[in-house]
Order: sequence, then structure tokens, then C-alpha cells
Amino acid sequence: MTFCLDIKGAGRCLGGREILRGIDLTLPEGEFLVLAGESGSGKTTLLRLIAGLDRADAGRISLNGALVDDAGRVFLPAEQRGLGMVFQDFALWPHLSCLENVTLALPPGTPKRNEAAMALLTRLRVEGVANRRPAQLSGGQQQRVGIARALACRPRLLLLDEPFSSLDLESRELLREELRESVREAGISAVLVSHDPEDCWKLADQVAVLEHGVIRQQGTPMSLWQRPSSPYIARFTGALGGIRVPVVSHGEAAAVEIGGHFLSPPGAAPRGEMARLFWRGDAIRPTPTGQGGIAAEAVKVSFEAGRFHIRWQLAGQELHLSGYSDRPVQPGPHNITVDPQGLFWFDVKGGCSRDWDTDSNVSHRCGGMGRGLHHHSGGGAFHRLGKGFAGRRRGGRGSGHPHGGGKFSADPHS
Ligand SMILES: Nc1ncnc2c1ncn2[C@@H]1O[C@H](COP(=O)(O)OP(=O)(O)OP(=O)(O)O)[C@@H](O)[C@H]1O
Repeated sequence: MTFCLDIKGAGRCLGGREILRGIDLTLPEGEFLVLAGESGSGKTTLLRLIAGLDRADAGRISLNGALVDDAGRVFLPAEQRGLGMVFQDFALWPHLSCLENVTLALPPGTPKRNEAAMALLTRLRVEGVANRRPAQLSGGQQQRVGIARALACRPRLLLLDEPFSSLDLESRELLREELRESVREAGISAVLVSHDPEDCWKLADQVAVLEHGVIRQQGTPMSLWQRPSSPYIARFTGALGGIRVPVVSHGEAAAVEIGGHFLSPPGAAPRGEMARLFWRGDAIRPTPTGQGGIAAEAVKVSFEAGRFHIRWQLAGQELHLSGYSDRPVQPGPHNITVDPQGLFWFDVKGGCSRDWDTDSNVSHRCGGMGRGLHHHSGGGAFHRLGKGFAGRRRGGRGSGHPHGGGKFSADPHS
């Protein structure tokens, strides 16, 4: 398979801190990759390495089979990489019209340059402002012209850094569609940096999620939704919860106890006495007949975009859960079902979500030699991540699990 982008072991230190480490990322030709991750996770830094606006300290980067950066000997600068870029700091030429901005980007020798540029502006629905200067356009129009200009140089790979961030919801939706269609028609690949889950659902063939400078998970949007590998990714893909629950033994399996039912979420069990539990909103529902299931009281019911969001207080258990219902639910006692397939659990300390991982802001010092790292905290995120992965590979349910009687802790988000 030909990869338009192939990154192996890339790392980057900035200001004495290791911002990216061990980045492995491949993108097949013609695919759209959304690079997601919370603020400060290193998305822009990685995009700048791909673009050739910055150099890697470790690893190798190849574009369309050609090595462009090997953290030493080889470095092809941005202008020689043949990429299309829509970066916030790559503004349009202010003294030129939109048409001239796009015409200038066309490869030398392009016949009928004005017509070719006009066709791109029409594709992005900004042909009506072709003769205006950028300052006379709205933010959304400028972004459209920026994308037209990036496509004009006929790149095989288009790089975009949060191109929709300044747009309102409707313009964002429209431009997403235009971008997706333009990229597909041109038959090129794209890498788009975002922390908006909508970009993942609506644009991505592949999603790579950065957490604290490492790629935590890469896959199709559906695979991330089905099996998020961290609390951040669970939340990013729309899971509810994030509460701490005790892990208990149930026969051979490790489980969580919900209303007297022992439920084992898919995947390896967390290693500690407590787990961080998330769930899909559809996994927790009132029982269809009102009979059976788990006794719970609906303590808050709110209407949310065509369905009802319900906060449940379990009878006799200090536990709040929340879920959805298609039909209205009266506050008060009910019975609910919980589908274990819609639950996800994680190590309490192994995840990297800023919301609840109190020691996730441990910084990494750059080592003086290549990729050698000196972590000034033995309990730092690097060690926890490493242990987390190893634990998941090794750990089966009930494998030496210290099952304990910790307490549930309420989560303001659930
Ligand atoms: N030139 C620099 N010198 C020192 N630190 C830097 C430099 N550039 C970025 N950083 C740091 O690197 C980390 C990652 O920054 P980056 O801009 O790549 O994150 P990001 O995921 O794109 O964030 P956001 O979503 O907020 O744009 C941040 O902690 C940032 O402060």
C-alpha cells in the first residue's frame, strides 16, 4: 500500500520539554485523517513537522514514499514538500484579490489560469467575491478562499489546522461539506487538526488522538466509538459518566456492581481496586415494560435534541447514572436496564484526561541524547501510560485483581 504520509518514531522537544514522542502514523493515499486531542496535546506541533515548518528531533517522516525529515541529515523545507496548507498563520495576501491569491498558487504552466482559479473559487462557493481583497470578506469566506488556494497547488496532501474554529455552526457545517467534497474530487489526502468531535464523525476516514504528546489511539471513527482506549477518547466520542467505581470479583470475572447486578464491561479489567466507568447514553434505559431490571429513581429529566436525558439515583446504592430515553419519563421510581456492552472502564490512574487525572500535568524533560528521556517524576504520565498498555495486554479479568470495597464517587458530568 502507498502511504502519502508515513511517520516512524517522531519526537520533538520545545522549550526543554518533550512535546511529541514515539509518533507512528501512516495515512493511505486518498484518505482523510482527523488529528484530535485536547488543548496542548501536541497537534499543531505534529502538523508543523509534517508541513516542514519545524524539524523532528527523533524519527523519520516520509511523504509519498520520499524521506523528508530524518531528524538530522535530511530535511526538506515546507516550500519543497508540495503540500497544501490551511494554517491560521498562513493568511491570504492582503494586497491581492481573492482571484489573484488563488491564481498565484497554481503550478507554473497551468493553462487558462484565471479560469482554473475561478473554478476553484466556484467549487468553494466564493466566486462572487473573486475580485475583493481578503479584508473585505467574512471569516468563513476567507477560509474558503484559503482552501481554494491550498487546492490550487494540486497537492497530494492537504494540511489544515482548525480551519473551522472561528466559524458559526451553520458556516462550519457548510464548509465541512465543501471541504470533504473538494478533497474527494481532487483525489488527495488530508490531515485536519481539530478538537471538535463533529469533524471526526463528518470528515474522517481515520482519527488519530494525541494525549500528552503520544498517539493514544488511531482507527476509524467507528472503532474509536466502539472501543475508546482512554477516558479522554470515551468523552470525545460522546460517552457519559467518568465516575469512580469499585472493581469487585464475580466468579472468575472482575465486575462492577450496579443495583445488585454484576456487570463486566468489554475489554481487560482495570488493575486497581477502583475503575473509571463510562457508558453510552443508550446503554442505560428505562425497562420497556416498566418491570424487572434495576430499581432507580429518575431525579432529573431534561429534553435534549429529540430525546430525554435522565439522571438516575439507584435505590439503596450511593450511585448516580445517566442515560437517554426516546419517550418522556416522569421523575420518581422506575426500573432501568444497563447493557454491559455499552460500558467502558479504565484504570483510575492510567488515563490521561485533564478532567480528573490530577497528576496528568507532569512535564517531560528532554534528554540530552536522542530519544533518551529523563522523567523527573517516577509516577509521571509516561510511566503510567506504559504501565497502562502493558496492563491491558496482560491483564485478564480476575487476574490477580485486588478486589476491594471502595466507594462510588459521584461525577458532575454524568
Ligand atoms: N515554541 C515552543 N516553545 C515551547 N513550548 C511550545 C512551543 N510551541 C508549543 N509549545 C508547547 O507544546 C505543547 C503543545 O502545543 P501544540 O500547539 O502543539 O498543542 P495543540 O494540541 O495544537 O493545542 P491547541 O489545541 O490548544 O492548539 C504546549 O504545551 C505548548 O505550550
